[in-house]
Amino acid sequence: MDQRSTEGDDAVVETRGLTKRYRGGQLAVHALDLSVPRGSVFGFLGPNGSGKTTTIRMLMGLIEPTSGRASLLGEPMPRAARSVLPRVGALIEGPALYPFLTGRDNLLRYDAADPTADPRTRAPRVAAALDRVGLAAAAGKKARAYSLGMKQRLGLAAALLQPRELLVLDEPTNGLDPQGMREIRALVRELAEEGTTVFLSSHLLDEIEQVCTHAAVMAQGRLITQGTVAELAAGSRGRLAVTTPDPVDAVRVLKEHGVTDLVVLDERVSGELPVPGPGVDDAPLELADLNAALVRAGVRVRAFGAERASLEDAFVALTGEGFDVAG
Ligand SMILES: Nc1ncnc2c1ncn2[C@@H]1O[C@H](COP(=O)(O)OP(=O)(O)OP(=O)(O)O)[C@@H](O)[C@H]1O
Repeated sequence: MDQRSTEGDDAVVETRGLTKRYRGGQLAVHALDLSVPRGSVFGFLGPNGSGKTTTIRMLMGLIEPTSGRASLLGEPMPRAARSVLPRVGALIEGPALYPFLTGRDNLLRYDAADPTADPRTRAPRVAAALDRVGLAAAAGKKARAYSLGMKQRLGLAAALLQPRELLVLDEPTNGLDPQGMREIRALVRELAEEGTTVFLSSHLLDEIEQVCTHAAVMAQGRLITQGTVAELAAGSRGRLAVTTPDPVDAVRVLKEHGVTDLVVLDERVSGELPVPGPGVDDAPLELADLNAALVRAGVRVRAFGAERASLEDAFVALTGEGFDVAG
């Protein structure tokens, strides 16, 4: 094991107490501690207005935090913007495009604006980026004739002109049809497999479940939780419900097996299933084992079942509100 590597070293995005209060007094982001591990596909999830875009703007050095700090690739932002940003690709709030230029010419312009980009290899670099996002065939069309999805892909192509250690994508599938969404997701997975860390914001839970390894949940400017997607889903494994004429014994046995928040209602006992721990012996509790334990203890079980909560249930429970999916 590499003794030097600590959690902090592996974080490509790190914030501490990051706070933004807009001039009008609106507290958009409050004391945010975010940690995005290298190599992850990190979903930044929250309803509209929860502070995602504001956070991303602060990370990219586009606006100053009111207090707290942020680092990208281990360097402080916005101080190190000049050295860090060339290693970061970003797609924020729709790409800025010249509508009267073709897709290809837009990218040539982007590339020409990058002082580190070698002009001799510009044409093949642009062609490769167009190909990568599936726009090779439409490269000669004017950008104003592009659909929203094509514009979004062109923006991604611009972010991919250079190899990037980190990609920051603000709602990358916004406005795309299901096919377009699938394509962007496939591209994100591909980039992650190549070792790029991807940080993407979304208000779509199933999108996070489908592509992300990690996620953070925001609500009203505050971080509600962050962790691996598996942990977050496991965090609400749903409630177990047992129907038994022996509720007192059932409660005792279930408690011994780590079931919490037990509620007895006549012959129905329900409780929160334990979340598996990180230790070797903390294998996920098998429901069948739990049932067997009840039976072994002489508890007469008439019905036994668990509802596995979806990530959506978990997040609604965490944020205390429904997800507003309106654009
Ligand atoms: N420039 C601004 N001036 C004042 N308030 C702002 C500004 N930009 C955003 N806000 C407010 O800050 C809060 C957070 O907005 P933000 O855009 O960061 O949320 P979001 O999670 O990205 O939402 P969305 O998905 O709708 O973009 C909102 O209440 C919003 O109205």
